Amino acid sequence: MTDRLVLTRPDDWHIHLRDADLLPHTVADASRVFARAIVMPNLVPPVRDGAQADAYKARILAARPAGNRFQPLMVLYLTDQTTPEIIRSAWRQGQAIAAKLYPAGATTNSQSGVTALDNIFPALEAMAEVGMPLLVHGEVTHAEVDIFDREKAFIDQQLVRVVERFPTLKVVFEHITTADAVDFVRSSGKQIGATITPQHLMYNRNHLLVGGVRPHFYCLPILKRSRHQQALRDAVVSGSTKFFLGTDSAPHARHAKEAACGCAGCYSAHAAIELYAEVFDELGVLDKLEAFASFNGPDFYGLPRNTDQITLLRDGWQVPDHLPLGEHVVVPLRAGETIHWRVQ
Ligand SMILES: NC(=O)N[C@@H](CC(=O)O)C(=O)O
Ligand SMILES: [Zn+2]
Ligand SMILES: [Zn+2]
Repeated sequence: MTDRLVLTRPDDWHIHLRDADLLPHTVADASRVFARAIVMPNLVPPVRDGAQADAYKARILAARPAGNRFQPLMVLYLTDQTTPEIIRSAWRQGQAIAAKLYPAGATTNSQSGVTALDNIFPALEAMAEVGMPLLVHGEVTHAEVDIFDREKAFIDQQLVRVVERFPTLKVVFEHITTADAVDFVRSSGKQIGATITPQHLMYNRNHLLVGGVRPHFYCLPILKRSRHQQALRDAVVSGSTKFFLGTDSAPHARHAKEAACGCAGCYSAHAAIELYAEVFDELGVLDKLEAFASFNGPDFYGLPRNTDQITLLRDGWQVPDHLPLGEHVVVPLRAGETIHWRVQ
């Protein structure tokens, strides 16, 4: 049994750091282990151009603990108004390394998102030209589509069209949750990758709903049935280089989650690599964690791999019931429970 695991330092290819007085908490947690993170742009108002990305990046850098060298990788939020020039200019100046498609109304702070795919075709064309990856929250928003079917419907109605129309565009299918998404990614060309969260590897919809509703397991895309959870676990076991670490750590204050209409998002940055280590350990593939966490992401984005290392030890520790979050608190994933791996 391996009790000590040395890994090339990992990165998080999908995180929400929020803003203002939340940054000291979220940035401290993310930068504890990760060298870099793809920072989601769904602020209010969203990060729509290079100048806004630069300003947000400066706020994140200012929130780093003293001496920490964490690098936020900035992302533009696509809207119906995103022009090719916004894309080209942000790319040229190194202000953003990707742009994110939020279908309007799909998730937290997606009100300003895209209302019809065709509206961003000029932007996508510019992205394909310069080589900027498209990141997608892959769920349709039509009221008549069941929430558990929204990811599959997105593949069939939207993603297939994007990939056909822009065959050279790099696409990251973010936080995939279904066997359908795994199949789509595996059967696509090498320009299509996907992030997988710890919660979608650890849980299925029974964890969310059996014996009482657990608001801290509510995220979007919603946890699916166990067959889909199993498909995600099989995907990481397969060792396919198309899948990589993206926590989707997305803090909401406790009162906003434990409410009559609770917000979507799980907070995992306090223990992200440790949670993945537990899952890979359980699956008997600890030897595949390094590629998933530290190689596949930078290779997909065309960025250098990190060169220093972290050490994980098989050693239990208890997650606090809650953590500070600005003026409020957040209930982290596995609150009050024991996690069996820790970072040395
Ligand atoms: N995943 C979530 O449930 N929530 C995210 C938004 C997102 O990634 O879709 C958030 O910003 O809170
Ligand atoms: Zn999302
Ligand atoms: Zn997210």
